[in-house]
Amino acid sequence: MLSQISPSLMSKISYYSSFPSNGVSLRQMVEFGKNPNQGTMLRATQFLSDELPIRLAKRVIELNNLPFGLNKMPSILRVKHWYAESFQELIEFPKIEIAGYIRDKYRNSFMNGKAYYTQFDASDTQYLPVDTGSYIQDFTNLISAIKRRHDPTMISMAWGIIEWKNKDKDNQVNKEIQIFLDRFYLSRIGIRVLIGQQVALQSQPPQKDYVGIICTNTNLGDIAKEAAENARYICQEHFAIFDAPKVEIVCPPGLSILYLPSHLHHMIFELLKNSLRAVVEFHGLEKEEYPPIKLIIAEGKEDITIKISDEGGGIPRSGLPLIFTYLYTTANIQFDENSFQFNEFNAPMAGFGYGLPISRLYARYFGGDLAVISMEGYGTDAYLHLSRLSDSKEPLP
Ligand SMILES: Nc1ncnc2c1ncn2[C@@H]1O[C@H](COP(=O)(O)OP(=O)(O)OP(=O)(O)O)[C@@H](O)[C@H]1O
Repeated sequence: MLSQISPSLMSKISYYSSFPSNGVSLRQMVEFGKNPNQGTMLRATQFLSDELPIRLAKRVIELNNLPFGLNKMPSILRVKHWYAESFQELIEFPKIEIAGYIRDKYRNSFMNGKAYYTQFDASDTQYLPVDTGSYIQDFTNLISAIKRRHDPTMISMAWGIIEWKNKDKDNQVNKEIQIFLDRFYLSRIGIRVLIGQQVALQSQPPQKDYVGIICTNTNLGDIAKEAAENARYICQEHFAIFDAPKVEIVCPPGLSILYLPSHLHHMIFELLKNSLRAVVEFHGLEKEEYPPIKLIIAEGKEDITIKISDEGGGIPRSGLPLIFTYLYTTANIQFDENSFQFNEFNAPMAGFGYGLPISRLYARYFGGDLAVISMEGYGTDAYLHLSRLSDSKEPLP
């Protein structure tokens, strides 16, 4: 990992950060990835090698400018260095400069399977044809490694904020920090979708109904069922109860949508985890049978809406403005840094305070939204809206 960001790297970062990002829509990704031949994959590679450094650079600048001393927290510095390092690797990756041709020095290094860090010097003017297949593969390997590097970003950022809150009791996640985190995580979702899509198109054999990581026929009932099973299992383990509240699913048969199944699963799973926890805590551990959670999926022309209703006692009105705040939780769990080693798609029952805000970002990323309405003393309804049109471009910070 970079121990510090050199002034020359920082000036490149700030130069790149001044360019606008280019958003893509779900439909564009599907159209583009339908026929992943070498020509399209090369164009995707070129798009990503222009686009990813801009997105990463913007985040480094924002992390640098975080207020109230947050930018000095070790875990946040660590994240900033990951971003800077990935940025550096991407801009050092050689570009195909004239259709199909690359500068010879780079070509030699990549033909030897070595890293691409050779600096171009003025005498090096010869261009040679490039082996497009290995070029695309090497770029895909690079971004795949970058994605892995950033796996613990969410955990590290959250831990950084906890460090900062513990430093001074007046340090609280205010609106400014909340807006920063929303932008930061939204951008992260976008970067990971773009990388995930390229890696899947390049390395996975074609699979029915799939274009990369996007499923053109995501069956909502099936995903809801799987998320319910997973959430109930975690609930049973966590509360050591024999039978978690049931989840009754009502879904028009065969209803499917163009979507990312992993995102959909994540959102429904998080909402169900909240409902299950509320029901068990509200009715007590000794209860033989709990009121079921109802998950209703409705199909409209614009949206598909998933409503999750529980009888878990609801949320007091004073608490409602807080539930989408990062690190706001009513779960009473003490964390140390080791507790933060879990994978973001494998969260514990509760306690991180990230479930709702991150799920809302996942929904918004593809033009949807998430709203929560509570009846204190009775229960909570969560409405997850998914846009059917798939044309909305990524909302880019
Ligand atoms: N269905 C619900 N019924 C009652 N309270 C809820 C419900 N959903 C959310 N809440 C409240 O909102 C808070 C924040 O929820 P959120 O999902 O963001 O975090 P969490 O569940 O506490 O932790 P995690 O990051 O593990 O999801 C919860 O701690 C809980 O107090």
